[in-house]
Amino acid sequence: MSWLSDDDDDGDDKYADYEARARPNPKGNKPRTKIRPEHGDAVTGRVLTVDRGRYTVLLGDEVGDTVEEHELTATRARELRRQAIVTGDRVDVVGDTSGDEGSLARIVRIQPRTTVLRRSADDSDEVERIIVANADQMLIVVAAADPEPRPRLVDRYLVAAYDAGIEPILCITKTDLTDPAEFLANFAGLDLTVVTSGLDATPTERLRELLRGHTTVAVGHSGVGKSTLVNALVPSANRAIGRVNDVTGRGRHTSSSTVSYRFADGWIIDTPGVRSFGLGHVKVENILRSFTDLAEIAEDCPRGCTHLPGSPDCEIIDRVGAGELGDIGRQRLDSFQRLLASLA
Ligand SMILES: Nc1nc2c(ncn2[C@@H]2O[C@H](COP(=O)(O)OP(=O)(O)OP(=O)(O)O)[C@@H](O)[C@H]2O)c(=O)[nH]1
Ligand SMILES: [Zn+2]
Repeated sequence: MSWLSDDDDDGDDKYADYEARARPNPKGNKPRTKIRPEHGDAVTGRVLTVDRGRYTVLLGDEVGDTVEEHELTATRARELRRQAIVTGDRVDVVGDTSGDEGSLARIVRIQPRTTVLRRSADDSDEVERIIVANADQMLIVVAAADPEPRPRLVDRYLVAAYDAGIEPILCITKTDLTDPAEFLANFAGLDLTVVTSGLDATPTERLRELLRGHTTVAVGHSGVGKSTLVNALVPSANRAIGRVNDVTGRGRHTSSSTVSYRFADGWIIDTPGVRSFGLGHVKVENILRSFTDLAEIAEDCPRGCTHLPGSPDCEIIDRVGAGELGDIGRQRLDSFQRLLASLA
């Protein structure tokens, strides 16, 4: 049967995360999963990309410059059958780790993750998928025009980032087409780093500074110029630049796999298949945590306060409204409430 096989990854389900559903063992008998002893010979690497049950793993990175790094292809051990292994994961591999043509290693462990970027399948769906592990920054790419930027969409990316504890950076492309000032006014209340980019000026140096040493996941809707940007930063990435097909009306055929590229002593993770996030899993507390000034005041809110407009006795609304944090405070409250509204 297929579930006995090590490499029968299953299309859509490959991002499903079952870890959270592990149940306690009420009978106290032996756990069902047999943990193989140690795998003392395992080596650790980074998952660069995942494709139908095959993982491309880079060995030797971050080990020191005396170790030569190389890529290998791996499958996952049966005991990890029910866990998602995603781009950005640090994993322990055994078996043929030579990376030679035709060789296949085996992933036996996933190292603890620092962050997890998730999405619900959609807002009403409880099924969560992990998109990327261990990213500490999110580059939100949005065009100043063509396609017209939508603040609500950026709000959703921001919510996903804040929820995951990932620092967002906003990159506005196509500034040669129009001035993004009006659009940017939507985010004035956020402490958000903004970078602009146009055909005449790619902000390579600025991004090199911002991304140095970080693992940055790049997100954005189709056509915003994300591939153009990634190619400018990482010429070897060679991402296909899209053009809508006049006959079919659909975009070109793209790979949907999430891929890592080296940039500035760090990593850019491109997520071509990810256009939006279901936010069904997001917790208000996680969003609030990113607004430290508001979070402090919210400690005095009534239990269960939603902080949304009209919430009775909401301390944030009352005190920020009364000017406790000045004008910027009011802007921040607006932004915060707008982000919360995108969860509703
Ligand atoms: N005017 C202008 N056009 C741009 C800019 N950046 C990209 N484009 C164009 O916008 C179109 C879409 O660019 P892509 O880089 O494919 O966009 P993408 O976000 O990767 O879209 P997908 O590949 O569908 O995910 C292409 O025709 C690019 O040439 C820019 O800064 N200014
Ligand atoms: Zn409140």
